[in-house]
Amino acid sequence: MLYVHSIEVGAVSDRVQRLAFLAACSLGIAFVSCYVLAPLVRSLRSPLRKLPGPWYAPLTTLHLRYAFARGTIWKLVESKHRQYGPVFRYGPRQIWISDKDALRTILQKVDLPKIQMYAEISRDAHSPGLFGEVRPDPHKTLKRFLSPRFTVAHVDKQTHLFEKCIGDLIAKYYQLTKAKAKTDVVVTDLMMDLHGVALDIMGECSFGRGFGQTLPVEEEYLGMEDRIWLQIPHSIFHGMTQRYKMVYIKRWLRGLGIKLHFDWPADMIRAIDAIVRERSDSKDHSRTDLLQHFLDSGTRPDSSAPMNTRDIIDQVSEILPAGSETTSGTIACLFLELLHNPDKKAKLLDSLPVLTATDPIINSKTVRTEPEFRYLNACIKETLRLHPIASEMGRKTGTDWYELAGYSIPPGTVVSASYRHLHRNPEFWPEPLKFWPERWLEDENARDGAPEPDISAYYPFSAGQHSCIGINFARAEMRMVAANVFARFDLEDIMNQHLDFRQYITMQLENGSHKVVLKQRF
Ligand code: HEM
Repeated sequence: MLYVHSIEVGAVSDRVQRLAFLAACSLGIAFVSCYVLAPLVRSLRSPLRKLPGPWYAPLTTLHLRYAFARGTIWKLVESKHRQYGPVFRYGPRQIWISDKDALRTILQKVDLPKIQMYAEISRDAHSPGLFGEVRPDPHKTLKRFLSPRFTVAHVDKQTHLFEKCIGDLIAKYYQLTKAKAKTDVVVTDLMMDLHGVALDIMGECSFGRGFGQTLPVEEEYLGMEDRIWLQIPHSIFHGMTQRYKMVYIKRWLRGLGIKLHFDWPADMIRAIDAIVRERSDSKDHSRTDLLQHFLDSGTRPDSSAPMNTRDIIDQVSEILPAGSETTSGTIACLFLELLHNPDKKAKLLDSLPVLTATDPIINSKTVRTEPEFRYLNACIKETLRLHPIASEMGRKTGTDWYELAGYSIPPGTVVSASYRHLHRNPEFWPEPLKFWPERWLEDENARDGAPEPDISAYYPFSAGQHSCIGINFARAEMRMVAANVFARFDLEDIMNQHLDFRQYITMQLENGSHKVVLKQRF
């Protein structure tokens, strides 16, 4: 009897095992069908199949993730544009476009929304800064609130803050060169210097206090508060990098209902909170920096609640890199082009006044309006053409279909606008790889045979609703830094440096370093 029972139990457990095996197989098949086969079939049958592109584009995004993570996406995109032309497919739902009319449609006519990736770099997707805000209405509200602080007139009012920081850079270069004989070689890391001055300018214009990056004070004279303050740029960049690296993991976990929380370092929140309280208690409302603007009238764009310290940090933390990586990177490219084109550098130096270290700093209005700075302005415009710091930017088609460059683009497509490739298209820019500032001179006699620029094929600051809010600020800073350095110093390149670019959000020199030889002109 006992024996019969154990046979029955064995048969039942076999059946249970078989059923469990069948259930697991069915679940596996369902999973593969839902998450692998169905998207694959959809991707292969998508109207995007009509676009040129490599064979693996409909199958995977792994190559894109790898290139984004390594900062080499711009190289791949450039080579694929060369191979396939102005429009190509490079992922199941990812396309790149550099066609002039299509870009105007994407950016200005229909103004496609930003991709979700922008929001992912924010500390909290519900409290992003202007750059990371992808929700159309809060974005509009925030832009309307911030725009008055970025007009030409307002930036002109702030140039005394720029002057202070650029004065520090000139003082540093004077210290380095003053005791040296003409034959001595003085070397400085130009990229680090430009980054430092751009951060100090952002500190002054955001909080009314620079970050001490250009002329650091001796460690022994620094109190704890000062040390934390000097670390703020690092803390912000570190936080952003962490979030950028975690984008895919963060989204995957969110799909499983797990939300990763990021916060700013507690020291940094305390340091900024101290300044916020000091300002709130002060009766002086005459300051022109962003902090004062946030305190006077800042409200959260989604709820209209007054901004608290964390909200203010969230806002500034996106404007800080947007306003420092971009300008320092572009000025670095300007110097690089001039050092690699000695005839253009000589022409520029000839056009500028020669000043001593103690002469007043040339301000942005002077460079903008005085004829002797025309060639410098042309050099800056040409640099922005050859090296648009945002080489490409992601938009998405949302729920609608669009006709772009002769193709029907379905809803849910990620459309990357390839500014850099458009800026290097010989159809609009003859001899596109030549650094040719004369293109931008209005006087035909001074243009020296250079063709007129086609500004409808020029988007260094993008266009439309999401175009750069800092355009006037950026121009003022680039003009002032370049004019004041070149009016006092000559720079020469050092051979055999490895100079390559990597692109995470903006294009940057790969090692964050470019060493040059510095010589006084006075
Ligand atoms: C040479 C310097 C600069 C260049 C080439 C540049 C370029 C750009 C571009 C191309 C965009 C559009 C991004 C997109 O299409 O998604 C952008 C957006 C933005 N830029 Fe700049 N930028 C520069 C300097 C600045 C400065 C100095 C600031 C602030 C002080 C700034 C703040 C911003 C912000 C907040 C956005 C987001 C705007 C929005 O979404 O409405 N930028 N910039």
